[in-house]
Amino acid sequence: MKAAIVGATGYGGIELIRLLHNHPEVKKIAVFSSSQEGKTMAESYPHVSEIIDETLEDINVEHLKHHDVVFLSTPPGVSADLTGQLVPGTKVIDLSGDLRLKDASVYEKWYGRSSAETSLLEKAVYGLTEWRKEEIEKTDLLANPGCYPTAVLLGLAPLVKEGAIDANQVIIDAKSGTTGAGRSLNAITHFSEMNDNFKVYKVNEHKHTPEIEQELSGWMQENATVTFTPHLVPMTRGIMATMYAPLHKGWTEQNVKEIYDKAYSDKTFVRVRKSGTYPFTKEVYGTNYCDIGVTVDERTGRITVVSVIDNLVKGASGQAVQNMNVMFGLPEETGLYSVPIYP
Ligand SMILES: NC(=O)C1=CN([C@@H]2O[C@H](COP(=O)(O)OP(=O)(O)OC[C@H]3O[C@@H](n4cnc5c(N)ncnc54)[C@H](OP(=O)(O)O)[C@@H]3O)[C@@H](O)[C@H]2O)C=CC1
Ligand SMILES: CC(=O)N[C@@H](CCC(=O)OP(=O)(O)O)C(=O)O
Repeated sequence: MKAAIVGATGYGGIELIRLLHNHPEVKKIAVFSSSQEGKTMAESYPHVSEIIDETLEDINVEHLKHHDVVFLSTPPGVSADLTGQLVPGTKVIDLSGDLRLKDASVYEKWYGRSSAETSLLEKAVYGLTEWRKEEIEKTDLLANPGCYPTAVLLGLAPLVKEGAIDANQVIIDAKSGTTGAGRSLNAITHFSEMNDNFKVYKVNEHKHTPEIEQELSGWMQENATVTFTPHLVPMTRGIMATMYAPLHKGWTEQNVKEIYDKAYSDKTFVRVRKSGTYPFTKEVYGTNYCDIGVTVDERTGRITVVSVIDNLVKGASGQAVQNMNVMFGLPEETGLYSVPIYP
């Protein structure tokens, strides 16, 4: 397979290069840039010197079409424009939020910009791989989920789908490492602001709120609204989403455990911890795993779900490669097996 990456100089892009370079079916990786045409990847990222020789090319739709799959790892607004020129004909995986929200007015409200064309929104499959495999197999346009929604939705899916909780009652408290904000420097993430600090941001205003609500609403078959509070913590990679909700009557730690096992025992990349044990971000570092810990407080009747991912892997490029595998009829784990880097 020949793969193209637009936005290769960003963090999502360089992580795609790392994963695709190790993928047994990918024989060529072409890299595209809107600002660094003619430079080598090693000029931006010396750690790939003598491993990745590719030179960055100007973004040219005709050239992109010569690849079996095009990854768009670009800021909002870019893929809405490019995708329409590539599909049908070329398989496209969009890592941005441009095609995730099916209601254009919701996108416009939360992203503050015009949405992609309705025909593209209708065509794009929301690629939460573990729950959308049959649709992903058939599509040539994939909207890769956001990092926070990946951790949150994988953590909540068994409970919402089995009717153990009302998604409207869910409170999501999530923390991310700074690579979630991309490579560009800004005052929020620079060292002096971030080191020795723990920041809350975009309370009730984060663009991942409608994405989470869209998927929960589909599972509940009624509109769901959630409280979602993101935080930035001084670490490079990783997301921990801690979710709280009251359990419906009759649900116990035992039958909750059973629905998680039923949902995920055959899913390679979701690991459910033993009762009373919880995952840490470092335990998935550099891998496509989502690790989940669940506990029920019998005093309050509330459940606590802890879900961790590496934002750049399962939260972005790893899930994108997992989706590529499914779109091309390969085992979804192809090229993605690895042991977390620990400590
Ligand atoms: N970082 C993360 O954890 C996650 C990121 N995402 C999403 O993935 C996408 C990429 O994120 P990330 O890699 O972190 O961001 P970065 O800021 O690190 O990289 C984005 C890249 O996009 C390219 N770019 C900028 N403007 C344009 C343009 N007008 N046309 C084409 N390319 C452009 C830039 O490369 P150049 O100047 O060389 O063209 C840049 O390197 C974003 O939509 C992000 O929201 C999704 C999930 C998680
Ligand atoms: C730590 C941090 O800043 N994270 C980013 C999430 C990045 C992301 O996944 O955004 P997309 O939905 O565009 O893909 C944020 O909160 O905006």
